[in-house]
Amino acid sequence: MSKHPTRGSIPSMETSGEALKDETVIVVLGASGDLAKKKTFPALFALFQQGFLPKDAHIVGYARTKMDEQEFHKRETQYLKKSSDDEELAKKFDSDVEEFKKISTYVSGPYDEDSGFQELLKHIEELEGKREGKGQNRVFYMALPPSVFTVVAAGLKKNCYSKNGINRIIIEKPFGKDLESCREMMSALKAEWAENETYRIDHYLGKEMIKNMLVMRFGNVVLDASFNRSFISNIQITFKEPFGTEGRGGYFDEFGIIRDVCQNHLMQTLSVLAMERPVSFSAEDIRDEKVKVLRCIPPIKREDVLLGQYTASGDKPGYHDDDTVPKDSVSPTFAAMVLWVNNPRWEGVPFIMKAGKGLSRSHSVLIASQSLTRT
Ligand SMILES: NC(=O)C1=CN([C@@H]2O[C@H](COP(=O)(O)OP(=O)(O)OC[C@H]3O[C@@H](n4cnc5c(N)ncnc54)[C@H](OP(=O)(O)O)[C@@H]3O)[C@@H](O)[C@H]2O)C=CC1
Ligand SMILES: O=C1O[C@H](COP(=O)(O)O)[C@@H](O)[C@H](O)[C@H]1O
Repeated sequence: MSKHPTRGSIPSMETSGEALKDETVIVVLGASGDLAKKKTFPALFALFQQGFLPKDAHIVGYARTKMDEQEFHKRETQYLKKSSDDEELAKKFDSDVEEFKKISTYVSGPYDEDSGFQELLKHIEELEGKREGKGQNRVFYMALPPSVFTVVAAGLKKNCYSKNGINRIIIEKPFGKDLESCREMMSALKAEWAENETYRIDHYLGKEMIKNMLVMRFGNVVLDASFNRSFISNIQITFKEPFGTEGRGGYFDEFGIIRDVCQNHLMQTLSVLAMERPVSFSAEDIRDEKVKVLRCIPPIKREDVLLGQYTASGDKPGYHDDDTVPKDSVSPTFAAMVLWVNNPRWEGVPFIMKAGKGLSRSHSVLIASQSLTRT
């Protein structure tokens, strides 16, 4: 939320949105779920610890699951980690966790009824009323399956939109299931929320590996010169997770591994890897180069795709053993496919993408195999 470039990043890649500094309520919808506990709350905690949250920020979890505050705090803090590179922060970890709990509350309610959002509004207004300042900024973070983004966005706009402050809505990939549903979702969102209020996230773009790739490719003349079909025989982009869905069937089963990670995280990785040098490192210029790469990729052939589903092994459950997964599900949890980028740099070089859950070990790699024989 800071405007200032962080250490080690490329300055012109930073966003230029207005930073929220004054009193803000941050609502995490889907607060009972996997994304919220593994990523959203730890990220908010890191901002809290380092003093980057807006002034007097308050966090409100919202989901259908009924739980008391103690249970919510337990889930909220279970993935928080002590800093390993900042001794000062590490020392304050326990007391900071307690302070973090004090600014976090939970409201339970449905996603498709005004009554739930009215309860949420009542709670937000109580929090805002206790403040000395006048800030009524509200951030709504959707840690929810895309199937409910539209209805929740409309319910929030109707019931919880602040008329006296800045509003933001944040959605996570995948943005729909295909081009048509994506367009429908985006136009439904646009009808309620202005573009400068809407933030779309693919968290792989924030990973060091991806950010470093830009620096490595375009800051290293030798590497850049050899990064093409004359020197590279194939490129492999692999995502492996040693764990399965673990209760995430409510979201995952409807989408499957291709829509969960291939279409977004791995395609983003591929496009950053394959693109030409952008005119500048501004978001728009990078996006334009990525789009050019994507337009050179023909539809993937069915015979170039392998799909699978993990089954039980030893004491590890299979996909169908997860209670949140339908017993007759044929949703893929593993996919491997070959893509081609038909442009002068990459013509004839297979890009092999592999992604799977419930595999032998954790692995996120990129391999560019060298070959000096291609002409
Ligand atoms: N998990 C991760 O590491 C990451 C996930 N994401 C994205 O976050 C979003 C949510 O994923 P995740 O948290 O993993 O999924 P979950 O299955 O954990 O879903 C989150 C919450 O949404 C509610 N929910 C689940 N299924 C449904 C449904 N069919 N209809 C309505 N509500 C439902 C549940 O809350 P309740 O029942 O209490 O209302 C659940 O706790 C997805 O878009 C995913 O792509 C992005 C990056 C990383
Ligand atoms: O978006 C998602 O990403 C996670 C993997 O993220 P990572 O940062 O831990 O690599 C994945 O588990 C999840 O299925 C998917 O929705």
